[in-house]
Amino acid sequence: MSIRDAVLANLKKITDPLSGQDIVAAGVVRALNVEDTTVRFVLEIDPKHSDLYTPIRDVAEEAASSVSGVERVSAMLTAHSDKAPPDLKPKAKPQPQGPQAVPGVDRIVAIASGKGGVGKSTVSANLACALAAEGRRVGLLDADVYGPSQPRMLGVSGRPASPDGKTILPLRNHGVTMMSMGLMTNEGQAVVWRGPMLMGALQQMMSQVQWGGLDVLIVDLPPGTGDVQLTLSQKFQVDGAIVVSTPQDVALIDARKGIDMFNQLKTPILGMIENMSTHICSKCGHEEHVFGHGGVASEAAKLGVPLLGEIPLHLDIRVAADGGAPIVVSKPDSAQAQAFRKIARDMIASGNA
Ligand SMILES: Nc1ncnc2c1ncn2[C@@H]1O[C@H](COP(=O)(O)OP(=O)(O)OP(=O)(O)O)[C@@H](O)[C@H]1O
Repeated sequence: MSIRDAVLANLKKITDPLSGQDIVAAGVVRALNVEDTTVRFVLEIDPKHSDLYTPIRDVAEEAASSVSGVERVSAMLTAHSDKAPPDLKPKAKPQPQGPQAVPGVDRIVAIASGKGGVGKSTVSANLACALAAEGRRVGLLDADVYGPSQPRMLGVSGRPASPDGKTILPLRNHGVTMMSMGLMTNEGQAVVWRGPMLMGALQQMMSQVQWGGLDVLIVDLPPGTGDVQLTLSQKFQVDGAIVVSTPQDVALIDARKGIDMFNQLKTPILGMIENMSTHICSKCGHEEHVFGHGGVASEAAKLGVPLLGEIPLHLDIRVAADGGAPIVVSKPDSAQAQAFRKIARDMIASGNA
């Protein structure tokens, strides 16, 4: 038997005056240490009962000394503390709470509108293609789960692949890397997206899609001021938002709400775009102000945000969008395409794309 075991066996013969158990089982004997012929241990006790334990310590010292081979014994009474011992386990790193950057993506620009149907997706698709035509590395995330339109506008079909079940391979056309949240559901399946699902899906799109190196990721938001807008701005570093509106009062009222939301979220507003500004007859070129004209310019001035451009209402823009090659791609020299290309060039010049 080792000296240590022999000492322990002897200590077990001593009764703890408080619990009635032996002092080893009661947890009074601590830090038993044997070094050559020297034995050290501690009797950890409640300081209130130190009188009771002083004789116990003497008895314990005796008991240890009686083991053959032991020459010196040191037994100390120490007070135990009621405090829990410090937790020395390494703690999990705190999760970053603030907005995060997406690896490889230099900038995120959100395209928003207060009202539906004002041409936000058309503007997003054309801006993305125009930026690609200027040589920028562009991604386009269609975050409009209720009415995803980018696959059709960019002329891509098929479903995104996920070779490893973790990352998602985006689709690509006209120089634009594209992913649509609508492609995560089965085609033709109506989905009721609840807030948490939306947030999860958006985070998945941002972090699991292999965007590759991008100068700018354009996010085509759903209309309004809902969960997707909030999640995007709160979880990711959005460098700027562009609010698209038609010149009509109703659209402008909603656009104002959108700008208000971005201000509250501290997302910089790059400016407003007036879409369907002037109707240009595709036959005779006659100009008509179907929804009024200049409403967005005056609203932008009122709100103190720049007017980035005015896009005419033109049949070619709709036909091109429906045909899978936005006007910037299908008729790059047209006045309509040039209106988009100017906005794109200005964004690059100001460092926003
Ligand atoms: N400047 C334009 N000239 C002609 N047609 C346009 C123009 N802008 C958009 N459209 C057409 O208007 C329709 C609605 O546009 P779009 O889908 O881009 O709007 P949206 O604001 O994204 O709508 P939603 O709220 O449904 O997402 C489309 O058919 C599109 O082709």
